[in-house]
Parts: sequence; structure tokens; C-alpha cells
Amino acid sequence: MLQVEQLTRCFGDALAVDEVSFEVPDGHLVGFVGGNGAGKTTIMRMIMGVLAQSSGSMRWEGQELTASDRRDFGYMPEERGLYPKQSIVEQLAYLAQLHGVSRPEARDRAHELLSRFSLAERAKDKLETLSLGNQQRVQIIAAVISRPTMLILDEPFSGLDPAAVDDMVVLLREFTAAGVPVLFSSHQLDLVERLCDRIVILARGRVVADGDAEQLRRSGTIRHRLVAGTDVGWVRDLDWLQAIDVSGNTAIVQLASEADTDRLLTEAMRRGSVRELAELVPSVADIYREVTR
Ligand SMILES: Nc1ncnc2c1ncn2[C@@H]1O[C@H](COP(=O)(O)OP(=O)(O)OP(=O)(O)O)[C@@H](O)[C@H]1O
Repeated sequence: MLQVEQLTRCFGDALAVDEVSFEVPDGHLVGFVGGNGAGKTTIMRMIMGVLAQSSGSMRWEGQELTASDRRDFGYMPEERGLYPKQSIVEQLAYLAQLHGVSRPEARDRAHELLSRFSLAERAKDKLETLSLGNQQRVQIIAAVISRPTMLILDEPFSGLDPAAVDDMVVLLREFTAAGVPVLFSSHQLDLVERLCDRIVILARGRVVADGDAEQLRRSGTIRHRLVAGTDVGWVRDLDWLQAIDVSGNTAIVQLASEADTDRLLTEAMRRGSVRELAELVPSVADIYREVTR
């Protein structure tokens, strides 16, 4: 498990990361979201030791995170790091060899991963001859080829087509199933909501929400939709609820308490037939907008 505690980073007078704490438990996929400049890349760089923290600490398996621990981490940096003019399979195999994998085994792994990402035919090509999305697939392979103990991936899904996203999801799930903690950043909130065991939302260098998708969604403002057999304009006259949107026989309302659901249903039935009274739980994207405002 990786634990980040009170991590802070200043650039001159600017506070880029402000006392950030969160955990990436073993076997968990943690999604890191936040607007441009929220601090995601800076935090990942500090975890990887590329950038020093101004204060705070990081722990790995309960002990202070060391350079030796980090050598076994797989990292996909924002500034993608491979050589454009070198053969793909050669540089992937070389990366695995740097981690002590024998040359034949390293080449086998490279070929296997390339074929999983539908790039078997391009193995001997130079990286720069691939499309950007396919280069991205190779960057992902580079992060995982040495079978890391932890994965830190800075926007690994950006630029991938839906098939590559699916391949990537399967791959990440294999790592988490083996107990590896995975932290990745993304702006694709639907994907984060669907995939992650835990979501950490950052705004202006601070953690503004942290939990699983269900916890986050339940923490937001829950509204109700009432659909009646006739016009529901009368909802606007009730002073114990907030009418958000009323149109014809449908109204979206915000109730002060759970008990008011029964009250609204009774009121609606007194006035005619009720077709639907449903809870509208916000999506993670709604929560994101609410907490990063
Ligand atoms: N080397 C640096 N020197 C000065 N300021 C920096 C440096 N690196 C990052 N920052 C500042 O730190 C803040 C956080 O930037 P960071 O790149 O971590 O954000 P991010 O959440 O990864 O954003 P994005 O989604 O755009 O990639 C920004 O205000 C940025 O300008």
C-alpha cells in the first residue's frame, strides 16, 4: 500500500500541492481527477522521486518510501519518455533488461504485450512511425513490462481509441487482481466512475473529495423526479421543497429530508395519479463539478 501524508510542494511563492493525503491500497485502482493545474502530475512526480516535496511524506508498505522501492514501480510520465527513432521491441526489451529480466524473456514479454495491444506487426518499426494513439499503447507497455510492484500512470487513457481503452482496462485489472496498487490520472470522469475502486478529487492543490464512486455520489445533492398523470405546477406552491424544474406533468425537486419523499407522494396522489417518483443520484461528474467549484 502507498500512503501519501500531508504532501506539499511550492514553486516559488505558489503553492501547487497543499497538504495532500490519500492512500492507494493493495489491489486497488485509484483514479486521480482534477482540473488543469490541480496538482496531479506534481504529486505523481513526487511519488516517483522526480521532484522533491517541500514537506510531507510518502510510505510504502508502512515504511518511508525509498529510491529502491521506486525502482520497482512502473511509471508513465506526462512527458512520455521513449526514443522516437528506435525500434519498438528493442527499447521495450531493453527497459525490461534494466530491471534484471534476461534478454530472451524481455523480448518474449515485449512481443506478448505488443500483440495484446494489436501492435505485433509493428514490433520492429521505429516508434515515430506509429500514430499518436499507438505510441501511447507502447508507452503503457513500457510502464508494465518489468511487472512493477506499483503503477503510477499520468493520463494513460488520453488519446486511446475504445478498443485500446478496453485492452488497457483488462491489463490494469490483471495487476490489481495480483494485489498491485494502481494510481492513474484522467479527465474522463465516466471512465473513472466505471473503473475505480476509489476516486481522489483534487482542486487547487488540495483533496476535495475521496471515496468510492457510490460514497461520492451519495455525498452529493440528491434530487427527485415526480411524473404525474396531470400538470404538476402546484409543486411550485409547496414551501417545504425546492422546485428545480417544472414542466407539464414532470417536476425535478430537491427535498430537505428523506421523510419528505412520502410527503410529496401523498400530496401528489391526493391531486391525481402518480406515474413515477424517483431518486436522482448525481453522477461522479456532477459531484466533481460540485466540489471543484
Ligand atoms: N516546474 C514547475 N515550475 C513552476 N510551477 C509548476 C511547475 N510544475 C508545475 N507547476 C505548477 O503547479 C501547478 C500544478 O500543476 P500540475 O502539472 O501538477 O497539474 P495537473 O493537475 O497535472 O494539470 P493537468 O491536468 O493540466 O495536467 C500548476 O499551477 C503548475 O503551473
